[in-house]
Amino acid sequence: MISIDTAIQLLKNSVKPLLLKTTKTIEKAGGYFLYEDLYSPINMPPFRQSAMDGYALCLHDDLTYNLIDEVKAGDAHQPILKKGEAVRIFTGAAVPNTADAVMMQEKVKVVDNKIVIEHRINKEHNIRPLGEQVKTGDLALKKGTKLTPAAIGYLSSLGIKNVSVFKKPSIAIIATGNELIEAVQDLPFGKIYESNSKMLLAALYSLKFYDVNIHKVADDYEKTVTKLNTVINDHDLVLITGGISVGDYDFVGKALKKLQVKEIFYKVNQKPGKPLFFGKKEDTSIFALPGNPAAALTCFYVYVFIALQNMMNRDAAELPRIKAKSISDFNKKGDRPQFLKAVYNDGKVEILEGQSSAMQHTFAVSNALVFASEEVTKINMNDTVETILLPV
Ligand SMILES: Nc1nc2c(c(=O)[nH]1)N[C@H]1C(S)=C(S)[C@@H](COP(=O)(O)OP(=O)(O)OC[C@H]3O[C@@H](n4cnc5c(N)ncnc54)[C@H](O)[C@@H]3O)O[C@H]1N2
Ligand code: MOO
Repeated sequence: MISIDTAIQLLKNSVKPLLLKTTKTIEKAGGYFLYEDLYSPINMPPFRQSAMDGYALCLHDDLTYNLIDEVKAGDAHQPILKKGEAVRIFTGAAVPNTADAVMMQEKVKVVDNKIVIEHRINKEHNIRPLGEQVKTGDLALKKGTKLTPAAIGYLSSLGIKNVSVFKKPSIAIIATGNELIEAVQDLPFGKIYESNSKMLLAALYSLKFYDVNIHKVADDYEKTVTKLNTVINDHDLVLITGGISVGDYDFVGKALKKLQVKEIFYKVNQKPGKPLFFGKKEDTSIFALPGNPAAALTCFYVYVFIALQNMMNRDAAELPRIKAKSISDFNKKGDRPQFLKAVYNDGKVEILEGQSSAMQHTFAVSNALVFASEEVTKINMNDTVETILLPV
């Protein structure tokens, strides 16, 4: 059995960036990373733009100006101003070439067709210069930039409709187990509703990985081999749940061996998630997550998250870990390092009751995992604890 740190290091060393290109429409490009440098096709702003509702002035020494015209946002109209003349103007409108500055209307008195400004202003005051944000042909965003909502807005403002981005991995989830049925049926004795695939799908979607297929397979060696073989060949990342422990009907390990999946590690000294397996077949990364739901999800956040980030060529791969003050007492059972379901708020963290790896309710109300290392036997109220913030 290896340590958590060794497992994470092995994982980081074995999952390589996909570095494949795909094209997305700007509406669907959120969460992707730019595949190449992107240059601006236009100046932004594309014309000298008023930053205020007010008056564009052709400056002179006096505070009084003759009002000669009006320019609204969207107008192509460019009145010609002489010294001492002003035009009414609005935020976002094109400032006439012959205007030097814009005075906001709160600082202007209008008297008939004249205006009096409160004080003198400098040239270009309240005018956004042509190409202030970016100029035609200049670098708009560089390769690798994450397309956040702000980046999508920025690129859209430049008229960019399609972008080349790094392809995200195609992912398969395989739920194994004879006991699993769909919720469309009444629950026969001995069966349970299958939930891990939906849980992992939700976790992937929340991280903006949408290319996901779900498969189910019974506890049967031949069927497991056949299913894993096709799924591994067709995907970049495979997440299997269940069937990886030592029971007579746990066939995942045997099937992976038969398919010559290279074991990178199996069994990690941790709770939950001890029987975690990670392996590779050519470029495909394969996790066999323990079937217990809380173990599967903990392993997703601690390990699969890193693999996903590596595939997307991100370096700062792990979830944020912070120090927080415990507001609960907790007696740790056993000597395995433990990830404890917890609620974090404003520097304080509450470790919840019900830490068994089958306890889904506890996880359902958690937003953090407290890490208790091997040496810790008890966490007391007010102790400082290492807390992993979950992306929920
Ligand atoms: N003799 C031993 N038994 C077990 C050990 C051990 O070291 N020696 N380890 C235990 C630990 S720790 C874990 S974790 C589990 C992992 O077992 P598997 O990965 O083989 O998972 P299963 O046995 O198939 O399932 C475990 C549990 O989870 C439920 N499950 C499975 N899949 C789903 C699903 N898709 N949706 C909802 N629930 C699911 C399943 O019904 C079981 O209750 O092994 C221990 N045993
Ligand atoms: O590793 Mo298991 O997840 O403790 O139940």
